[in-house]
Amino acid sequence: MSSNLVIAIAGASGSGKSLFTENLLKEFAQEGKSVQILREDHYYRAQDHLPMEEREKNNYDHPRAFEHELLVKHLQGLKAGKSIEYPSYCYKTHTRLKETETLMPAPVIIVEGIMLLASPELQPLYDVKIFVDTPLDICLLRRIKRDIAERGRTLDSVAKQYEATVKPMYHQFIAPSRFTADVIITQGGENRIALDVLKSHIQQALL
Ligand SMILES: Nc1ncnc2c1ncn2[C@@H]1O[C@H](COP(=O)(O)OP(=O)(O)O)[C@@H](O)[C@H]1O
Ligand SMILES: Nc1ccn([C@@H]2O[C@H](COP(=O)(O)O)[C@@H](O)[C@H]2O)c(=O)n1
Repeated sequence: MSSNLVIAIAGASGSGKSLFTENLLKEFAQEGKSVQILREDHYYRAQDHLPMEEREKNNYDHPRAFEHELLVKHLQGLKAGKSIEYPSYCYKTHTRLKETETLMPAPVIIVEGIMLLASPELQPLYDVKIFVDTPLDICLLRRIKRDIAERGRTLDSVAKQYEATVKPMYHQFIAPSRFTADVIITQGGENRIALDVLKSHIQQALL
């Protein structure tokens, strides 16, 4: 089977991209439609060669932090009907895990991540470009809670990283990429109308 619709969902860290993606997936699952999800975070570069102190200081909010070459290859492969070996990533050790997961092509591919609209090499692969637009103070509050609960961080480390890289890189790369989007989603992952509009667009496109 060859895939025929690639949807990119971008936005700040903590904007609700993952939640929006999960909710969209649920809509399709209810109708028995097959969707494949790729997360840009899984394409963060492996850093096994670096000591932990170096990894902790890295700028993870720059497009070069990602192995976009591999993501391009994977999207092209899925679009051509081929399976891919999807990498896994660990935020606690800041590097790739050994395991990969075999992902099969599907009629709809959703790819989700902070730099997806800021990276020109990826743009030609998308059919629909979405930007989840959430005020930065809300994103930060969500990130603090999530990173402490799930990503092995402390309040101090989240605050330092936010000042040093997350916020400045948001203004340099992510905010300007908003203007390349086809659709801007406000109110994050639970925006019912946005979910319905998108679902209907995708259904039409797949007829
Ligand atoms: N509308 C919302 N209301 C409350 N919490 C939310 C909302 N959207 C996202 N969250 C929570 O905020 C955190 C970050 O959201 P997430 O979807 O992971 O953001 P992103 O993928 O953009 O970084 C998660 O813990 C998520 O459950
Ligand atoms: N080792 C890492 C890798 C990434 N990050 C942060 O993750 C953010 C992107 O993921 P979201 O799910 O929040 O969109 C990004 O802002 C990086 O700063 C990290 O802290 N450590």
